[in-house]
Order: sequence, then structure tokens, then C-alpha cells
Amino acid sequence: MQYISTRGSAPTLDFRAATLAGLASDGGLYVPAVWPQMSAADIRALAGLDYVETAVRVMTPFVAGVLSEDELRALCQAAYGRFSHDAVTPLVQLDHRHWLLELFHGPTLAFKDVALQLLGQLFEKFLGGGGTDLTIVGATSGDTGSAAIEAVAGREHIRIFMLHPEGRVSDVQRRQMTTVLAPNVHNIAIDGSFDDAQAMVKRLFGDAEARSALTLSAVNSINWARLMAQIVYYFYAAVRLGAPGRQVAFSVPTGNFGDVFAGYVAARMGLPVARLIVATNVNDILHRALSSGDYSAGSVTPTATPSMDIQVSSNFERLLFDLAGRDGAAIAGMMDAFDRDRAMSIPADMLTEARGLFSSARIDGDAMSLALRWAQEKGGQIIDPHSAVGLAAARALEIDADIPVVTLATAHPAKFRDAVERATGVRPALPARLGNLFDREERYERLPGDYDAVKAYILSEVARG
Ligand SMILES: Cc1ncc(COP(=O)(O)O)c(C=O)c1O
Ligand SMILES: N[C@@H](CCOP(=O)(O)O)C(=O)O
Repeated sequence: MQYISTRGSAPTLDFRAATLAGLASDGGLYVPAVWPQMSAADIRALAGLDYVETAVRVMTPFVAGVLSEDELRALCQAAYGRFSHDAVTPLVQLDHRHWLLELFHGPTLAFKDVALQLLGQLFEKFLGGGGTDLTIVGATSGDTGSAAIEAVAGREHIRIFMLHPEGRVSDVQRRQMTTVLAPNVHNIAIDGSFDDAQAMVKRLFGDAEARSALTLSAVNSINWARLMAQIVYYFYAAVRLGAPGRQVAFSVPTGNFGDVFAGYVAARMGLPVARLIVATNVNDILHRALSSGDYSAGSVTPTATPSMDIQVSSNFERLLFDLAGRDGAAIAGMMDAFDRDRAMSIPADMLTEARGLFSSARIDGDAMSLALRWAQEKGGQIIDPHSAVGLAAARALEIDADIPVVTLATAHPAKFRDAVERATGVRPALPARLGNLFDREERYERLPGDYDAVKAYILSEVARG
């Protein structure tokens, strides 16, 4: 499989090179040159397979030419052997038509582990012979940070710098990052939003001085390998609910558009996805884009769902690329204009096509709390606020009654104990696997929301060795 950039002018790469590159050199995002296809028979054959075997069948075409099926299987076994549930991503039924897909049974209790545990293995495999020292620079609104740090802490040939918006992640999320004291881990709290942090990361990739001093890679969902691993659980869930003989709808709490884009890829590969519901909090750029074509970024409003406090959704570019007929030059033009104006209008024909599969809803704090209580009272589940945004959207939108609706439960409720307690009266206990999180020493650097200051810090830390 070859990978091409959404902006059309970066070199075409194989899976290994695309994974190590993270972001394309023209500022675009890598996508497979073609979407692999799974026939109804291929999908039917997934019935009864465990998570690892499902992962191998779904991901093999994406790694073709770089990893054999057996190599991929070994990496998946190592990655998913660290999950606390045998099913890796179990389905839980809430009522006659609503289901939760629990994606938080990995080491850091959020869906990010599903991809980042595998990405850690891939980095190790690709750098195994030594030679290259990789500098990973990432931005997090809370969950990617700890999952990425967990996946690479202590690994040789890798250094990670993780930027988070100071004061805008939960105390559990912050401590999951800042109490990892491995020498290759650098946490940076910036004065700004996740969007500011993400913009700095992307700018670094385009900075000639930084590129000559560092071999950069990415752990955010701008890295294709992140999304590839997330496609698997759409197949795993849908097959358990009757695919390919039955359509399934998914509701996805959305921020950077990575998780729901993985669902889009599953649909493009042949999975019978009736609808993908893009559920946003009040930072609703994606809801506005999909409902009215208005893709304009306002400022970020802090909410009880901090991981989704995002206004510039990187992976939306990957959808636009497909909607524009894979015209890289057109996307480069659109994205340049967006960078300049922080706003764009989605052309009507592209919007109509997107709406054939995507619906959207904006869920405010009250609706989120109501969904938390509904899950508690009707479904017997204490869920996290992000998952509640997805559930609220799933219940608000009309989907044919015979189609099961799966809400992606993206984080464990214990990561957001205060918000869950406010809505439900229940304070979720921290799972034992987090250990003595609140007794451990924290270490992080505080920096202004200034690109030059962040770049100087990264370059000086790398130079110190
Ligand atoms: C708990 C949680 N839910 C939902 C999201 C949104 O996912 P995405 O950014 O892939 O849209 C995130 C962060 O990305 C998250 O951490
Ligand atoms: N919600 C994320 C934000 C970064 O998204 P990513 O999926 O692109 O890494 C977080 O928790 O950090």
C-alpha cells in the first residue's frame, strides 16, 4: 500500500515511512492511495474472531509491502495483551437499541490506547535496528498525551515532547502524564488552548531549522497509523451486531475528527454503516460545518468534556480530500485559505455528499448531564462525560428503529470524576491499574503560548542529550 498526501505535493510513501513521517512535508495528511475493500463474505468471516484476529484481517491491506500478516499479528498481540478486558473493546447494551462500545480498557483508560499501544510497537519495530533517534512532538487535550507517553516511555531512540493546555485537562489526565518521570518524556503546559498547541506542532513540522535538527514524528491522529488501528473496532462491533446482514449506526464524540474518520474508512471499506453521528460539545465547528457548511473556528470554550475542546479538527482535511475527488491542489488551496481566515465554506456538492453518511449534533452541558443520568438510570451504567455527549446525540437524532445505534464510550468515567459526580451523585473510583497516581511526584515545564519559546525549549532539551 502506498500513502499520498491530502495536499498533493509531498512524496508518496509506504506504510513504514508514512508512520515515521507523521505529517506530510507539504503540510497535508497521509491517506492510503486507495481504500481497501472487504466483501460481504470477508466481513462475515470476521464473526467469532477475537479482537487480535479481527485487527489482523482489517489492517493487513494497509501495511502490505512492509509487514507480513504474522508480523502484524505479533504487534497486535503485544499491544492488545495489555488491555484489561478479554474482548479489548466490549459492547454493552443500554436498552433495546442503544449500545456502548467501551474503548477504555487500555492502560490509560481512553480510546487512544487502542491506537497508541500499537503505534508504540510499530515505532519499536521500525526503529529496532537503531540508527535514527525520533523526536515525537504532540499536542493533547488530555488523553492522547498519557496514552502516547505510556506507549513510548523508556523506549530507546525515542524522545517525546507533549504539549497540553495548562489548567484545561482534568487532574487525573494531567497526573497521568506528568508523573511519568522517564528521561525520554517531556511534558509542557502551555498558556493557551489545545488548538494553539496543535498549531505549534504542525508549524514545527514545516520549520526548516527544526527539521534539520530533529527527526520528527507524530503521535496525534495526524499520523495515519493512529486512524488505521481505530478502524478495527467499527468492524468488531458491527459484526457482533449482525453485519454484514444488518446495518449499524455509530455515534462518535468528536474533537479532532480522527475517531469518526476511522468509522468513515470502515464504511468506505464495505462495512454497512447506516450513519455516523458526529457529536460535539459547544465547541461545535464540526456540527456547523456538517449542518450548514460553516467551517469557521471561533475561540475554544472550556467545558466538562475537555478532551473535545477543539475548534480546528485536523482530520476533517482527510474527509474534504475525498469529497473533493482527491484533488490535492484544491485541498492545499482550501487549507491555505482556512489558515489565513480561520474560516471556510464547504461547497454545496461536497456537503450533500457528506450528509449521505454523516449526521451531527451539538450537545451542551445540560444535555450531556441528562445523558449521564439516563445511562445511569435506564442503562445501569456510569459513563464519562465525553461518551455522554455521544449518547445524547445518538438519542436526539432519528435513526430507523431497526438499526442498532452504538455510542463510542471513549474514556473511563474515573478520568472525569468531578463532572460525573456533579451529574450522577456517584464519584467513580480510580481503577487499581492507575496505582498511587495522587501520591506521585509531578514534573512538567510551563511555557507561554509562544511558538518560539516552545521550539527553543525542544531544541535545547534535545541538544542536552
Ligand atoms: C475521551 C475523548 N473522547 C472523544 C475525543 C474526540 O476524538 P477525536 O479527536 O478523534 O474526534 C477525544 C479526543 O480526541 C477524547 O479524548
Ligand atoms: N482529544 C485529544 C486531542 C488530540 O487528538 P488526537 O486524536 O489527534 O491525538 C486528546 O485527548 O489529547
